[in-house]
Amino acid sequence: MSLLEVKDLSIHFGGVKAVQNVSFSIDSGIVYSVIGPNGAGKTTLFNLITGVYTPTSGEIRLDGEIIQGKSPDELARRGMARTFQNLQICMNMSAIENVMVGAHLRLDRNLFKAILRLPALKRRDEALREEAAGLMEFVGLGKYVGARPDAMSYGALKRLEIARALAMKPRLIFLDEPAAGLNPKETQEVDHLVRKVADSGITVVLVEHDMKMVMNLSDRILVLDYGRKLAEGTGQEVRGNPDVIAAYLGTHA
Ligand SMILES: Nc1ncnc2c1ncn2[C@@H]1O[C@H](COP(=O)(O)OP(=O)(O)OP(=O)(O)O)[C@@H](O)[C@H]1O
Repeated sequence: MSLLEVKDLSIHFGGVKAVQNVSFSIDSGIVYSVIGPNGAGKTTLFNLITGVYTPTSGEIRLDGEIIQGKSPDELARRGMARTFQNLQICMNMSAIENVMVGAHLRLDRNLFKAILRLPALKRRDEALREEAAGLMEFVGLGKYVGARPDAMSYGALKRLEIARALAMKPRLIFLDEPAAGLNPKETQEVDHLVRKVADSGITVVLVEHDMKMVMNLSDRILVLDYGRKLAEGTGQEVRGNPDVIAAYLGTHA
């Protein structure tokens, strides 16, 4: 059984069919990329799978169990974490506290109950701080453990977001354009980090425009165009597909 199965998934926003009858499945342990021209439906697909949107029709299964309609929090607790196309870093908190938010999201089913147990919470916070520092080290931000986000480069903040998602201890991580806006050196650092995340056993789902990175990292690639599945396969299969070439060169109607 695949880790994630998507069947005939559609969502319509008024007249806009952002995702239309898309089906695919993702096996555990792979890097699976979703590519396509601007407006193809990639982020919408992420939003559907991670519970931000409820589909108009279709089915999403995690470990065989239907998950569409469940909240993002519930899905996070079931092992799905994500990063966003636009940075979602809280500038009022230190870098490490941003990472700790990920762990809190994992643990706090009942925040009120947690507040009543303040001493235990404090001990837990110390443990989480240590765990978060380890994750910052893992993403190459060890020297920023005591820093504030406004002292960090954009590239470092993109990796901080990945550390926060990892603090949720996911089985499946969704990365929405982790290399967008990065220079070539920063892009390479993210490329290495995604490989490291995948090697640690976490299944990676990637939306990315940087084709070198996509081809380098992906075990399988889904190509969307106008909300529809245009092709799916290995990098080599997808690259040689005439429909994909036409979509990217804009030669189709
Ligand atoms: N909440 C919404 N309401 C109305 N239309 C939407 C909404 N979200 C997305 N769309 C539309 O759905 C289509 C797909 O958008 P989406 O952002 O998923 O594309 P994308 O492939 O992620 O694009 P990009 O590469 O530019 O990020 C677009 O036509 C977009 O305008």
